[in-house]
Amino acid sequence: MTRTIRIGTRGSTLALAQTATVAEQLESDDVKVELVTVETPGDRSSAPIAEIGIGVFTSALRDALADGTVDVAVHSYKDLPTKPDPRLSLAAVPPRVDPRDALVARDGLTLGELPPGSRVGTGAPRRVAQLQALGLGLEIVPIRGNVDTRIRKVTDGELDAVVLARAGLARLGRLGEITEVLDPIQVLPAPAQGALAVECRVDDVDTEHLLQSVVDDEATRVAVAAERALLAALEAGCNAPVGALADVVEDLDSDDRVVQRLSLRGVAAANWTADGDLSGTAVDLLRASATGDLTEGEQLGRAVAAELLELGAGVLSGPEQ
Ligand SMILES: NCc1[nH]cc(CCC(=O)O)c1CC(=O)O
Repeated sequence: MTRTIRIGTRGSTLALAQTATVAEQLESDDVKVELVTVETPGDRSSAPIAEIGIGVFTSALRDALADGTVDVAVHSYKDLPTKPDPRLSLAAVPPRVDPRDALVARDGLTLGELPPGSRVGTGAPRRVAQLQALGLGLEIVPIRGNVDTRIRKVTDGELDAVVLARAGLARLGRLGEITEVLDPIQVLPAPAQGALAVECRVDDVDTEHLLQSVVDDEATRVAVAAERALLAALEAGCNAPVGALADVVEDLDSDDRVVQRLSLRGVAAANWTADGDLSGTAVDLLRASATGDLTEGEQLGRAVAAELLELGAGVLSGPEQ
């Protein structure tokens, strides 16, 4: 018997490309897939994210899922609020793509090659904080809009460079426009960057099982759980100046056997103000890291967050909390 699953997605080119990868995984002789586009306030408004609030890209989609308009919702995981939605189950996290940030600069330049005073566009406090902290004398210009709009500001000469998620460019087939992939030692990505979150209704066990068995990727789920636990423990949202990256690494146990472990690095700006404005201020970055058992991603996230809090990352509750 064939069943049809309606997948809800935002209508941006990026969201449609992301949702297509999940649709491909789901489709089979028994499962047909129908895409349903849901418009969100984040798509309609071009105001800064800090003003339109948390969940701007995700809550309309979640409502459409909860009320039965669609059966599955696909989100950019990093855009999801850390607070779980009791109506929904986060049934699957598909394999992640490269989570690093990328620079698209004029004339093929890298960050280090941009002269002081260069205008670099980004609206994310996490990127602003880490770019300022490099001490390159860059002028950070707040921008928003889709990938196309942002890159065009460089092509048009309005900006010298923009910083974007490499994942977004990869999904749009635009990797060729990257002039430097930023090393996580300099710029840590947002928690869960490059990962998708696939949700269904909490009582829809058939769909939940299907998503778990054909879409979910264990390694990604574990890494992202650690990064998101760090973010949640700092009581910070997707718009906070917090970066985190978990990697599966090889280590030796006490008998010198190779074992896989989870390594987590975190960064937070110490002096973030409630209005989220970091531009023009000297930024003090706090860093912490730890390695833990593969099965204990969430504990690892909380432990690294606790270290960041001890270092002074205690003022992170922003406007969206
Ligand atoms: N907040 C916007 C957003 N949400 C997800 C992505 C890209 C895909 C991803 O990081 O998973 C982007 C664009 C960007 O940060 O450049």
